[in-house]
Amino acid sequence: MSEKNVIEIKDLTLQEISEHNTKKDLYLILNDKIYNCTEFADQHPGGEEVLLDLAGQDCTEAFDDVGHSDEARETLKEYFAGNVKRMPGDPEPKPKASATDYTSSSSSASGFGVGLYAVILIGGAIAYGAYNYLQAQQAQQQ
Ligand code: HEM
Repeated sequence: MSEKNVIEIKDLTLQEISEHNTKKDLYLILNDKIYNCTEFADQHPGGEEVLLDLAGQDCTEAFDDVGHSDEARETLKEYFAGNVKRMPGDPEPKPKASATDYTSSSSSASGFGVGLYAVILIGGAIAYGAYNYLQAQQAQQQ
């Protein structure tokens, strides 16, 4: 009776997870990990409806958008049920809200990096052309 519900840890594909989408069998994906929230749903302070809406799906964005507390993140650990088995052709995992910031800043940084390379390459090509041109002019003068 007092024993805690033991969750079986098992890696599943997105397809398999999507089948756990009912009140009696409710899996959620967060940061590429599977959480069995069947027992937790009716204790969720945000209500079970929101969890049911996202049952069997990736709720990383929704979870981050709410700005859940560290305590909520701790709670998650209790319901860990495995990792997502990525199959070829599966959509990319949703980025964490905090990671998104890095991605957007690093992508703009990498954009700048590409631009910088282009400037160096074009600049080099112009300098090379000018050098050849001057060489040819000098050869003509001699
Ligand atoms: C297994 C995953 C989840 C866990 C463990 C969890 C846990 C919690 C906890 C502990 C709170 C209380 C406030 C806090 O400590 O941050 C909370 C609030 C809330 N949660 Fe979740 N949550 C989960 C998933 C979700 C998802 C997917 C949504 C979808 C939108 C959601 C929406 C909310 C909302 C709206 C509140 C605010 C309730 C209020 O302040 O009235 N939660 N959740």
